[in-house]
Amino acid sequence: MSRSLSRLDELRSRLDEINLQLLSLMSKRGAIVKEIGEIKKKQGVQKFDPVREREMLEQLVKHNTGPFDDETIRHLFKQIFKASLELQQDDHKKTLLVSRKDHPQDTVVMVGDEPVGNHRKTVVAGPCSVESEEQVRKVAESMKRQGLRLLRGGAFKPRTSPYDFQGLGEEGLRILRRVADEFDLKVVSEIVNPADMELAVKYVDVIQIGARNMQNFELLKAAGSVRTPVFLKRGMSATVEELLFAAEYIVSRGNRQVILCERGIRTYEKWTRNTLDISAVPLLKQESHLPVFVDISHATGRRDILLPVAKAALAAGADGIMVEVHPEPAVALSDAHQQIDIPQFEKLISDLRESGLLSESQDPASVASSGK
Ligand SMILES: C=C(O[C@@H]1C=C(C(=O)O)C=C[C@H]1O)C(=O)O
Repeated sequence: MSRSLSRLDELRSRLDEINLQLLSLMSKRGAIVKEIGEIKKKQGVQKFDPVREREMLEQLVKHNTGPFDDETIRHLFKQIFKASLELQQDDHKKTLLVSRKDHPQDTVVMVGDEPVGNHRKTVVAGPCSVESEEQVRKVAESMKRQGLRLLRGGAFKPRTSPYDFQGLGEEGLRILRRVADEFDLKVVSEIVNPADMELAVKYVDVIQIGARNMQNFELLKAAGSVRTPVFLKRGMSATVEELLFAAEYIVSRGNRQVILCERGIRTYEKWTRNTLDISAVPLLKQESHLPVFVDISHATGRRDILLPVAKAALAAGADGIMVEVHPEPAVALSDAHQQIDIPQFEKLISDLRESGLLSESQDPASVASSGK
């Protein structure tokens, strides 16, 4: 008994030694692979070399005397090659301008005199589409009463069907601007065409890039070339990393004023329009210094769960929420099912304020005049 125990100990200590030798050999191998990577970088050749990998595997199998079978040897060495290749790739995260690594403090995006970000909790609200001045004014009046300042409205609508309402275009932007100026609000509106960027910045305070355009790289570049803040929504099938790369397109062109927005992703679930990826919020906050919002209307596509979803978003660390509000949702020209009316909107905001997740007012003037 004790003899076999000591034999076991002896064998295990030999394995410990071999592990260390393997580790040391792996480290030596890794250092060589990295040097090869540098040479390839200078020569501008591809890092992955499948022919070389196949030749090495053939050589190894030829020398294999067991006890591992050839397949196992192939598998183990393929893992080593894969890990080696990763050593040759650049660590993009480290160098991304949107990353927190070199920029630990939160970016505060200035929308005119309105700061967004750094956990201030901002609400962006307004109709899905601009339909008339009267419609926008009703929402704006309510926002003013509640001390909310960022008015949204779609003028250019990227609709799934070409037969659906496509928006009022420039006239929609004009309406938004007039109403916003009347109530001292800021305009957030989607732009879909890179050629419209110059026109847009005459009317809007924040350029929205919608989910369907998150990887429209020409649009991202155009948004990067202006100095108006950008509200960038996550594509419905985009990963968190792809959203950050999309933001990098804008920031790397010199426009550092970017707000990220999680708006739900496409899954098999049918009871919501999209599935809110709540973990994207803390992930984005962790990875990036940019403000992070949640569009609770698109994430759910329904009114009855907006409050708990908004609470979840704010509790998870979102810097704000976006919500679609229409004076008469039933007759809305787009997204009739998900927009809330003005009493529902005011109830949502007051419930959020009561919960302590949303601060009282974004508008110093409204706090002073309300006297409450
Ligand atoms: C190290 C190289 O780069 C990569 C890594 C390999 C490895 O780990 O052995 C082999 C081929 C390439 O995919 C190389 O080309 O030699």
